Amino acid sequence: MTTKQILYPNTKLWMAAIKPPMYSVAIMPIWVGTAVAFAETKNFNGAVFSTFIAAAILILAWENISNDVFDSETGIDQNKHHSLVNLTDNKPLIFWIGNLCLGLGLLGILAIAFWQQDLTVIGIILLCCGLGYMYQGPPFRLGYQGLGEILCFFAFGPLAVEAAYYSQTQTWSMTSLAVSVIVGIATTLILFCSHFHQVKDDIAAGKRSPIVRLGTAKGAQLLVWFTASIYPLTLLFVLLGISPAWTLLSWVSLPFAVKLCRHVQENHNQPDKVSNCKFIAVAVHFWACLLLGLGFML
Ligand SMILES: C/C(=C\COP(=O)(O)OP(=O)(O)O)CCC[C@H](C)CCC[C@H](C)CCCC(C)C
Ligand SMILES: O=C(O)C1=CC(=O)c2ccccc2C1=O
Repeated sequence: MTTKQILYPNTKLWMAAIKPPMYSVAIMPIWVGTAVAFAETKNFNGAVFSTFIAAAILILAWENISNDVFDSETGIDQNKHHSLVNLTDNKPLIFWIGNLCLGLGLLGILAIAFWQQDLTVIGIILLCCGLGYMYQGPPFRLGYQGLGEILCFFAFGPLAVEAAYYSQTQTWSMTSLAVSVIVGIATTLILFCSHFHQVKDDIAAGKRSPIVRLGTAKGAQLLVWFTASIYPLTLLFVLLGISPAWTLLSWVSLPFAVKLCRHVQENHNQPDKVSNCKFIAVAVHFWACLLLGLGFML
């Protein structure tokens, strides 16, 4: 065996464990909240924006790293070769790296609170972290009851977008609350998609994910409705005068949405084939949210 043959599968496993594309999920609510704030006030604080983005990435890193730690305790990740705990065989190290990310992320948010002399943003982000913990940590493990999608919607939608808006303006806005629903749905699609290929392992570990509860065929149908809901919602907000017409640019993500729905409809019960669907959902989320925010900036 050559060095390349030995290292390559390992590199692939590490990339799957770190999931770089997933971090756009942390960036988009901050981007959209900040874009709405700019559209309404014409003010932009670059230091607050960049600190918030870095902190959000670190907090999401904590969520993912601690997910591997907590899942190693329930046995659900037994066959997940790209679990950080399985890769390193060192649970305490992974646990403390996760906590370090959380600490650094919260420090960034604390800096924003200090600059603003206002605890609102740190309060909201602590609530998000609480939801993130309840998703996977003992004794709650609400994700195992199929409640993760609700937590995900509120954390990445209304809470994160409003926190970003507030970090720029120190006020609230109905517009940012309305568009946060779109960001929340787009993010929740990713979590929903992540369950299709894991039904067997989830059932074995007693995890009742929405796909375990509904079955893969019904899950695939529901996915179509949720994915499709983003586009009329964007149009509705434009027609109601809540969002500028440029936000319809987010419809450019439609080909990815069609690809996602077709792919899941055709392969919902074939774990090997459907396993990449969450990354198609990441593309839907990325383009829909990027262009939604841009629509407010133009
Ligand atoms: C870790 C998450 C999903 C992975 O779940 P699962 O166990 O099915 O994955 P594996 O199969 O890979 O093991 C995401 C969970 C999201 C959670 C419901 C809410 C997280 C809140 C964040 C901490 C909030 C961050 C907000 C930020 C923008 C400031
Ligand atoms: O690994 C995953 O499946 C996910 C990781 C993650 O950070 C995230 C964040 C928001 C929504 C979904 C997901 C995942 O599915």
